[in-house]
Amino acid sequence: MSIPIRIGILTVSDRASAGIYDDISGKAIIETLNEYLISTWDPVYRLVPDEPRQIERALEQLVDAEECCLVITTGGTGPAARDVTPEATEVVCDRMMPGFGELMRAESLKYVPTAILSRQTAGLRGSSLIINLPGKPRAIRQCLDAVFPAVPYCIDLMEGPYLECNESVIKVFRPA
Ligand SMILES: Nc1ncnc2c1ncn2[C@@H]1O[C@H](COP(=O)(O)OP(=O)(O)OP(=O)(O)O)[C@@H](O)[C@H]1O
Ligand SMILES: Nc1nc2c(c(=O)[nH]1)N[C@H]1C(S)=C(S)[C@@H](COP(=O)(O)O)O[C@H]1N2
Repeated sequence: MSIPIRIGILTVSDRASAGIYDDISGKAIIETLNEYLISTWDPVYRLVPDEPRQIERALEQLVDAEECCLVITTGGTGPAARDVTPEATEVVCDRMMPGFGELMRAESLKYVPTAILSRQTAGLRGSSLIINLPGKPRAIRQCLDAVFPAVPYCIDLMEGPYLECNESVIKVFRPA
């Protein structure tokens, strides 16, 4: 029997979690993954304020209890005092994957000179991959288009579920 594909979406935003604005960025992650993935998958959604313990707890639950092979966060990666998503990610991860942040910042620079203000990173907790995206709705697609080609193979290497993607939308790479 194939492993079910569960993907966590964690929005970190004081205002979206207080209902001051709609969480457009979390929805954009789900829409983007729906476009990328041919495989059937279940989104597991969480919305928390920029509070370190709440971010850590949500990440732990998404990986350990909800068994998500991939968790994508949005928000809280900048230099403002309450931006602590990368730190919370490091706390819950066993090993970091610095290439993701490097590539997303480099690609984002093609769109905005403020791309370097994001401290976004990625890491591994058990056999799950956690990736940080900035909070701005338009950053979601810009960043995911850059790094997603390497995500299915990363999950293969951790013996997670096989992510089949729509080649006309995103060209994933699995070395022979
Ligand atoms: N989840 C979201 N949905 C819609 N718009 C968002 C979201 N997160 C951020 N934004 C928009 O992007 C801007 C910058 O995002 P950033 O994450 O820096 O927000 P912020 O100033 O930390 O505030 P907050 O934590 O309350 O979202 C916000 O002012 C808002 O307009
Ligand atoms: N692709 C992309 N990356 C981006 C941006 C963007 O609009 N598009 N905004 C930048 C800005 S203005 C900030 S402050 C940082 C951090 O955003 P965050 O605190 O919402 O995570 O992400 C940066 N990275």
